Formats: sequence, structure tokens, C-alpha cells
Amino acid sequence: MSAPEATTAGEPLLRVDRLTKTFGGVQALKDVSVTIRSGVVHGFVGANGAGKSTLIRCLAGIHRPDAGTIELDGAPVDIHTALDASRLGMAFIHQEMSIIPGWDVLRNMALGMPYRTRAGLIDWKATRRRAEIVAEKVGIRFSLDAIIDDLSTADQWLVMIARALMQDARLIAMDEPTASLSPQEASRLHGIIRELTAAGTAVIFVSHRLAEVSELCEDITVFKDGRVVRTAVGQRLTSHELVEAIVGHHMELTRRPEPPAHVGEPVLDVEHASDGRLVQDASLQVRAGEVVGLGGLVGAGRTEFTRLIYGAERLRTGEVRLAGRTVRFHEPADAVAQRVGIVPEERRSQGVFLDKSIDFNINLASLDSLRTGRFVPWLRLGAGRKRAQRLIDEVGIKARGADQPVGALSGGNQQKVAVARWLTHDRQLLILDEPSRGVDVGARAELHTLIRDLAGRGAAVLVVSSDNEELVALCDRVVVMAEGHVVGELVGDQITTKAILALSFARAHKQEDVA
Ligand SMILES: Nc1ncnc2c1ncn2[C@@H]1O[C@H](COP(=O)(O)OP(=O)(O)OP(=O)(O)O)[C@@H](O)[C@H]1O
Repeated sequence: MSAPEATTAGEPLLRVDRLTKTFGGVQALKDVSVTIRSGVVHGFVGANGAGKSTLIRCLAGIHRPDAGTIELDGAPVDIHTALDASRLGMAFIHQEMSIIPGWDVLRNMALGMPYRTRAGLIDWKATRRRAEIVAEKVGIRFSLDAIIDDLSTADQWLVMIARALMQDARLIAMDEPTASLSPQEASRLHGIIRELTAAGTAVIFVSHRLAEVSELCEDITVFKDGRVVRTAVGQRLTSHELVEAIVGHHMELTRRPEPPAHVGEPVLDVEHASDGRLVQDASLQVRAGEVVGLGGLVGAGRTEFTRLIYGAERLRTGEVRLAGRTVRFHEPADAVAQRVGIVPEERRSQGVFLDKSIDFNINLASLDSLRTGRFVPWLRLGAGRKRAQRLIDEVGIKARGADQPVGALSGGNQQKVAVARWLTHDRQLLILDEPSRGVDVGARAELHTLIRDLAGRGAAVLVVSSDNEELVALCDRVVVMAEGHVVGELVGDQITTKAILALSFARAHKQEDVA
């Protein structure tokens, strides 16, 4: 198999015809037909579990379709392995990027495709030369010798795109590339994608951020329950049209919540917290019944601040009070024991047990309340399963049943499990870091309603989000951080995306003024 000849921009490059894929009893793709054109960004949108990633994985040689055909440049192709896909000029950046931790940027870029000498040895000199050209093209400004773990998520994405270009990919599929990026980083990535398509590369772009899909994608395919429900070619759909196609009806995207009916005593009170590094003298209060947002740019220290609060990092100076009592959590489990619920930023490594069932994951947090007696630590499994099923319905987790392993769910549904496990009624404080990352537009609104309901029942909620629209739609108050400091606070109707952004940059402007 060899990479086919170049196709003219706008011409069909890849045709998928009536592809079908079933996992056990779940029909992930049903008769899906899609045409990808050269030089065009093609958006894949749809609710969690609609089939977007499965189609991409079929193209990448990870899954074998049950039926249907794939054609490249008009000729049928059989993709059995990742190597087949790569030889055909297709590169894939999946939701969980395949970086090799501990390796430098150069080796990560050259993975699988380094230049070789005639003797078959890796020609690092030629590989580096090529890598330098590619790095320049995608705007990599860090050293090729940097260790990949030390880079931001946005920079790791650049390395993945650079890897695709090292392979001379004619088609690059990116599964939710902007989910973990700030608006600024995302717009930098959009610029790079536009340059790639201008040079003739076809790009498949998966995202739940509908505004960016509307702006960036010339062609769009909307998936629903494994089927294609709308195809737009050369016609940009607005966010509202996309929402209607995805959820089946019109939905208001950002509306301020009703003010809380009752705000009680402070549940969380943090004073002058510092870790000596990323968080400096940060104070914050969350009262019972309130949803407080932590806004700011990526790298502002928000995640680190929450980790200090719940004991994942060591507090150097300052004080944390929970319901009026000074606490010092040595690890997150200490916080959980004090009725704190935590949804960490890194779902896969810290949030859920992928090989365990949905009901196990959901009930893990509340095992105590499922014990039948103090001295008989006997789990009332029936009650646990019932609770899991209720949450699966309420949050709209798309699964075969409560006993399905979380690892077999789509990315967004895994995130819903990570959040749902805390939606029981016995948490006095919930700390949610990017709770709706990768969650579809309909489910996001449902998740927000559940979070507000919990606050309505008296819980204090602290939410970190890089999506300012989410903070507007969810929070009673927003505390903004910049460079490790709390730089301001917005209350009620003061909370707008513009105001959050202005505060996020306020510190940098002040420093410029001084300079
Ligand atoms: N390896 C697997 N085993 C079993 N079921 C699977 C597997 N991979 C996907 N599925 C199921 O196939 C369906 C489609 O999942 P897919 O990951 O394609 O959705 P998606 O549209 O990419 O969703 P998301 O936006 O949440 O990433 C889901 O019901 C999912 O649970």
C-alpha cells in the first residue's frame, strides 16, 4: 500500500459508504456515509455516544467495521491496522493523545516514522532536520529536546499535529482537540488547522464546542445514535442549527440561573493559601446553597488551588476551614471522608476506574451509606444498583446497563459517570474541575441543572471551568485567578464572558502599565 496521489482541494478524498459497527448489543454505527474533501475542515458533531469516535477508530484501523466500504481517491481500501492507515496518508489524534511520556519532543514527533539510513538504522540527523521544518510550520516554539511531559496540553497537541505532518498525512482526524484548551489556545489551533487546509490537507474535527464548529468547519456531519442525521457540504451551520440537529429541538445556550433561594453559612473558607509555587495568597469562600466558579486562563493556578483545598497538594501557608472547623487534609480521601465530593481534571487517571462497572464507580463515594449496619459492613447491592440506574437516567448516561465497564463508554459518558458519582445528597461541598469537558450540549444543560439542584438542597459547590459560557450559565459568583492570585470577583448579573476575560487579563495589563 502506498500513499495515493494528491487530490485537488475541495474534491472528495475519502468516501465512507454505509458503514456499520456493533459492540456486543450496542450498534455504534448504522449505515453511516460520509465524504471528506481535500483542503476542507469537516466537523463531526453529535451527543455523547453518537458514534463519532467509533467512525474515526474504524478509519484508523483500531476497529473493524461489520459492513460498509471505505474508498480513498475512488479506490476501495482495507484498513486492518494503524500502519495501513498511516501508509494511506491518514493520521489520527485520538481523545486521549498517544504521547509517549518521558520521551522528548523529537522522538514523539518521529514515532513510527523516523528517517532511516541505508543500513536500516535511525538517521537522527535527517529526522531532526525534517522535524525542524515541520515544527516551524505548526508554530512550535519550544525545544525539540524538551520532555513532552513538561509541555502544556496545547503544546502536546501541536506535537501530535507535527507527528501527522512528519508522516505527510493528507488527512488528519482530531478527536476533541480543543476540549482541554483555553479559548486563546483553541484559537491558535484553529489558525494552524486553517493553514493545513489551505495547503490541501483534509481535517476531521470533532468537538462539542458548537461555536467553533460553526466558525471553522466548511462541511459538517451530525451524528445521532450511530446514524448520520444531517450533512452540510460547503454550508456553515450556525450554533443554533447545530443544537437543533443534535438534540432535536431548540435550546437556549447560555442563560443566567435563577438566584439561589437561600444562602447559608460558609461551608468552605480558605484564607491566604499558598503552595509556594503556583498559588499565592489565595482566599475564597463558598456558602451553603451557592455555586461559585473559579475562572481565569489555563495556567492561572485554579486547578492547583483546588488541589490544595482537598489535600492533593501540600498547603505551605494559609488555612482551610470546612463548616467553620480548620482542616488539614493530607490526601483527597481525607476530604472525601468529610463529605467533600471531588471531580478532578484528569478523568482517566484520577476520576474513574475504567475497568470497573458504572454502578461500582457511582457507588464508590457513598459506600458508607449503603452499609446495612455499623458492625456489619454489608453492602446493600440492590440499593446501590438502583441508585446507579437512577443517576444513569437522570444524567443521561448512554450505556447498555449499570454493569457495563466505564472503559467501554464514550469519552463524554465517562465524564458523566465521574460527576454522577457525587450527585448523592450527602455532600456538604463539591469541587468540580472542568465538569463538562467532552460532555455534549444537551447533557451539559442537564448536568448544570443537577449541580444547581444540589446547591438548592444546601451543598456548597466550587466549579473550575475554562469555558466562560459555562461559568455564566452555572454560577452565582465567579472568582477570577491570574498567575496564582485571586484578582477579582463577579456577582450575579456582573457575570459575563467579557467581564471574566477582562479580569483574567487584568493583572498582565497592570504589569504592562507599571513597566
Ligand atoms: N470498545 C467498545 N466496547 C463497547 N462499546 C463501545 C466501545 N466503543 C464505543 N462503544 C459504544 O459505542 C457507542 C458510540 O461511542 P463513540 O465513542 O463512538 O461515541 P462519540 O460520539 O465519540 O461520543 P463522545 O462525544 O462522548 O466521545 C457508545 O454507545 C459506546 O458506549
